[in-house]
Amino acid sequence: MKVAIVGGSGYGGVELARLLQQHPNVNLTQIISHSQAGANFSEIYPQMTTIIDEPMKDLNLEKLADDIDLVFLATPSNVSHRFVSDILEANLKCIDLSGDLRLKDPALYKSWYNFETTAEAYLDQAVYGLSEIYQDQISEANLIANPGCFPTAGLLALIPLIENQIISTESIIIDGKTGVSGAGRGLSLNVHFSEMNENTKAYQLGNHKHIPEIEQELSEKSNDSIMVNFTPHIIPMTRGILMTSYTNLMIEQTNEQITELYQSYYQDQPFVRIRENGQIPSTKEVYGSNYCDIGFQVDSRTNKLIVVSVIDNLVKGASGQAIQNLNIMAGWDQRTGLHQIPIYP
Ligand SMILES: NC(=O)C1=CN([C@@H]2O[C@H](COP(=O)(O)OP(=O)(O)OC[C@H]3O[C@@H](n4cnc5c(N)ncnc54)[C@H](OP(=O)(O)O)[C@@H]3O)[C@@H](O)[C@H]2O)C=CC1
Ligand SMILES: CC(=O)N[C@@H](CCC(=O)OP(=O)(O)O)C(=O)O
Repeated sequence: MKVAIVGGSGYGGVELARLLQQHPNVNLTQIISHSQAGANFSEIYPQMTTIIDEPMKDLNLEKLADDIDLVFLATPSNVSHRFVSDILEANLKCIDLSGDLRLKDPALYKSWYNFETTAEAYLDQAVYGLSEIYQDQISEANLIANPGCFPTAGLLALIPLIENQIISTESIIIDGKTGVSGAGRGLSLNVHFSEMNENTKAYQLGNHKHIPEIEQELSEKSNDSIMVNFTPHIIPMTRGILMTSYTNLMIEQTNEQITELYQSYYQDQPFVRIRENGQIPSTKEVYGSNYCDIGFQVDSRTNKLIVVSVIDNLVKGASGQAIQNLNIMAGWDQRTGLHQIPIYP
């Protein structure tokens, strides 16, 4: 299959390029850049020297359609909703890494993303690309809304509990920690070395754009309309997301029962690993890989189930999951090209 990346000079783009180089069935034929077309990819990313030395191109959808089968959009929010109709009309399949197509209710874009969507007609068509949960729909799709990094880790931990009705749908509290690469390659005060080094910050309390995404997907799996409290924190590491979810048990459960529940839910899913015997995963244990690791503890004193889920934000949280979705769409084994073992230490 021939593919292109739009937004190739960003972190999601270079991670896609790295992973696609190791994919046996994919030919990455074009890397497209908005501001750096003409520059050699390996000049922007010297680690790609001798691996991808070609110049990045301008976006020309007509020419692109003759050359490729599928396009990855690794562009910031408020970009891809403007491209999507042209891409689909050109008969291209599309996997969008941004949030532009994830929310089903168009009104939510104004309130949470601060722009009006022009892709209202495509929001229903876009399949939410949480690979483990929507495999059947993904296999039939031509348009994928790849999930956000925090939602990927949070939803993989919470959906099995919601579907099995063992936790209350009220008072779900999620605490998220992210490395700075989650903010992309652009410079900003938030990720300035002296702001971030030896520092930790909570941000966007009650108004982070991943809240409606998490609520939409949890509500979809429940009979209730679910609201959550989610607070992200940025911490001084490059990659990684760690989500701690605090839930109220509706029926008494032991750690062994929860292990069984998760293991049975994810028994056919190679990228979700359930930790046993009270082991709690850390971000380095998935670094550079497409795994989501889940650990938990029943706190019988307070009747809570506390779940910790970790991913690499750039792999399972973005580019890795996008390739997993490509594999599912193409009917290949979902692990194709994604065999990276976590880098540790
Ligand atoms: N970083 C992460 O951990 C995650 C990111 N995502 C999402 O993936 C997408 C890419 O993120 P990331 O790579 O980190 O971001 P970056 O800021 O690193 O890269 C975004 C790229 O988009 C291109 N771009 C900017 N404006 C436009 C435009 N108007 N039209 C076309 N291209 C444009 C830029 O490249 P150029 O100017 O060269 O074209 C830029 O390099 C975002 O939507 C992000 O939210 C999702 C999950 C996790
Ligand atoms: C550290 C940092 O700023 N992280 C970003 C992660 C968002 C992201 O990349 O996800 P989307 O695809 O939904 O934009 C944030 O909190 O907005």
